[in-house]
Amino acid sequence: MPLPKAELHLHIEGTLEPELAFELAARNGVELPYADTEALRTAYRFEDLQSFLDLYYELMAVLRTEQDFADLANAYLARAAAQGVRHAEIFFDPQAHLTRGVGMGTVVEGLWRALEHSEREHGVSTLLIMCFLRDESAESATATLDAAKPYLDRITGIGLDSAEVGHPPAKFREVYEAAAALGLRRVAHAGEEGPPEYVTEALDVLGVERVDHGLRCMEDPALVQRLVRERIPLTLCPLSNVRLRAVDVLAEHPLPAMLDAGLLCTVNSDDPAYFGGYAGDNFDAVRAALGLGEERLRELARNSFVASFLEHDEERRARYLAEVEAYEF
Ligand code: HPA
Ligand SMILES: [Zn+2]
Repeated sequence: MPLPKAELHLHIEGTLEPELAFELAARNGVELPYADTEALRTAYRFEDLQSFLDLYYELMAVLRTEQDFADLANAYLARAAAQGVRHAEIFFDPQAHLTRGVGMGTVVEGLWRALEHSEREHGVSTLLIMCFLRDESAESATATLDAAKPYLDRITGIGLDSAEVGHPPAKFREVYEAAAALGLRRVAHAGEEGPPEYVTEALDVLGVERVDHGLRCMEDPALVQRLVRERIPLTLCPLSNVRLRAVDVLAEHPLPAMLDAGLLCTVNSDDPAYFGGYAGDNFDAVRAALGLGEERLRELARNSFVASFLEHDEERRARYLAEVEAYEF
């Protein structure tokens, strides 16, 4: 049995495996510019975040109907469950679909078809976090929040993703304020490729409760101290960091130093279909490459539930935490 864990940094569109991409392309009459799954896989060699994002957005063309989104989420949930994920807080990127003529209702109701049966079918509790694309305008983010208003009973929080450098968090101050007023939880990608100042800005201007990646906080000792003091969770994605060249090799990942510094780190998969592994694969990889012992792995699993947005169900959180403490390696 794998170590029980929560996954807190997972883009559902990033779980689109080549096989499903071709299946959906055939179903929807969409032509992909790749001969087969093997040819597609050879395109999975990335220079940086942008070179990944180009392919990530290109392949989304196959997602058209509610059933496509349901199939995508079901495939993810089955894989995640097999790797010990007990709870998943799932990002989605509505703007990437709205601009292709696929409506908010198609996306949210489609994902919900899978999520509403997830506990029974996969043993995984879930919630949804709607991300804004930071390389789109602030006005577009606000229009996206408006489009989501009929579906807010299905959406727990908002996030911020896509190309980071040149798009500082403060650009989205207003939409984050509006989302907070609607009772939505707030997270944002910061400090993946962008500087530590973006992490500070995400905290101070956007009021985020959790920082996605946050890797580059390590360049600013005062920021590290603050993140420790305020118990701000960081959702790290080690295999993603290697594939997108935020770190050269996994053995040089700063995760051990971050844990030693007292940061509330979690380990997640980001875009598992593209980066070579799901949540459990990321745990296995850091264990092997960084020599993490059992108590460090247990700490990472414990952190994932502590950092989760399970405040509406503390009983469940306590149950998951008890599973972590009782786990025998
Ligand atoms: O790793 C990521 N970073 C930023 N945006 C993203 N959108 C999907 N994955 C990512
Ligand atoms: Zn991400």
